Amino acid sequence: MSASIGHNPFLLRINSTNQLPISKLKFPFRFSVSTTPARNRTFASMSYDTQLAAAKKASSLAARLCQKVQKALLQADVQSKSDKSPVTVADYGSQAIISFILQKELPSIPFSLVAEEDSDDLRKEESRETLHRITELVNETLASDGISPLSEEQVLVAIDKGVSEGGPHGQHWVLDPIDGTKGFVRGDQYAIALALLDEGKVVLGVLACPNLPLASIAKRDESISEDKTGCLFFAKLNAGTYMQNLDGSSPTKVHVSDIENSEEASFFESYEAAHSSHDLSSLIAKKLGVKAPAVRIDSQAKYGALSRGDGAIYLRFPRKGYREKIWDHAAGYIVVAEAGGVASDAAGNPLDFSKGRYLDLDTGIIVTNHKLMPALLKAVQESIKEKVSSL
Ligand SMILES: Nc1ncnc2c1ncn2[C@@H]1O[C@H](COP(=O)(O)O)[C@@H](O)[C@H]1OP(=O)(O)O
Ligand SMILES: [Mg+2]
Ligand SMILES: [Mg+2]
Ligand SMILES: [Mg+2]
Repeated sequence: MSASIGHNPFLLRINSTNQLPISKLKFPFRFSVSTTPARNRTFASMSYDTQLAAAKKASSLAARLCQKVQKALLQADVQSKSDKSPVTVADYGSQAIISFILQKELPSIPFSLVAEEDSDDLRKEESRETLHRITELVNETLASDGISPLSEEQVLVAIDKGVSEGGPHGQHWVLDPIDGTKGFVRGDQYAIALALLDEGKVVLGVLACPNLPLASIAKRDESISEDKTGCLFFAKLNAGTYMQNLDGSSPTKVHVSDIENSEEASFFESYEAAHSSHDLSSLIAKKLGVKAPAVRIDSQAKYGALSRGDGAIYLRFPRKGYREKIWDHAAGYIVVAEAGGVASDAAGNPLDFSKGRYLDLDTGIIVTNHKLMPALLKAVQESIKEKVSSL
């Protein structure tokens, strides 16, 4: 980006160091023109409306593909990656669709995507059938929106755009095409999680949660199974968090729980004990006097549910040595933050998405509202100390 010219009030300040003459901004880069002196404005004043609309469209289409696959999930749709995690045609299909739609909708903006999947396994001879199936699924989904079909090579290229390393400069999309693969395969919760980083900060996020009930899951009667499901959460920096029906109803603003008394709080954690220590979270809950049992669900759907106050706390403590990836938290993080919540690591440090594909963390991730955070942090730190000394 070209830097220029002193304190011209008609410069748009796009971050703390770069200034761009308005005439050099390419369409459809939207922003609100202001006569505020450039030095008083930040990149946060850009609207990101075009990017948000593209992200919502891409995620909704990907969700359509995922829903179709989950319904028809057969053993043959599950492949084993070298790390042995189950990867389905839906992970690849979702990533291909989102990568393709973002580039199509935002042709004038340089495209960088940090995403979970790559096509290495898919390019192998033994994956021909799988690639064929993915391309078919992608094209059926695109056709439902009147978009022309892609070739198998175009699908592979779209998937491989996700190799970006992200980092502290410029704009990078961050994508988990299916977050909570285990939940997806089980027929439970999963999310399509897409966020945008600008100069290392998350500036927008979209979470599509096809199996999450539109109504609160707080005190749900499990026997009522006809709850309407399919939520799309979206958030933009300084503009709040909204939720709409995945099918496209008008959005409503959401807010995190305002509970101040931790005894009344309920908390979310991973369904899979292998992803987050249930022992540690129950010790923390005991210290806080939490009465309700843990709500265990897969994926960043937990962030979505937290953003609308279904529960007040999210605890995540992966086993030692596990490195959290930015696509597992970026969208969920802004959805909760813009709904009035706060996320940190177990030492109370804010989450830093500017370090590349991984988050650098102390022990775990905790999320709650601002009022509960001090007590939660204290309980977390005491519990970790007790656990370590009892080993
Ligand atoms: N051993 C692990 N520990 C913690 N998280 C993991 C582990 N293996 C995979 N994950 C990732 O954790 C997230 C699921 O966590 P949750 O338990 O909250 O559903 C997913 O992003 C999943 O990746 P994936 O996107 O491949 O499903
Ligand atoms: Mg994930
Ligand atoms: Mg995933
Ligand atoms: Mg995975």
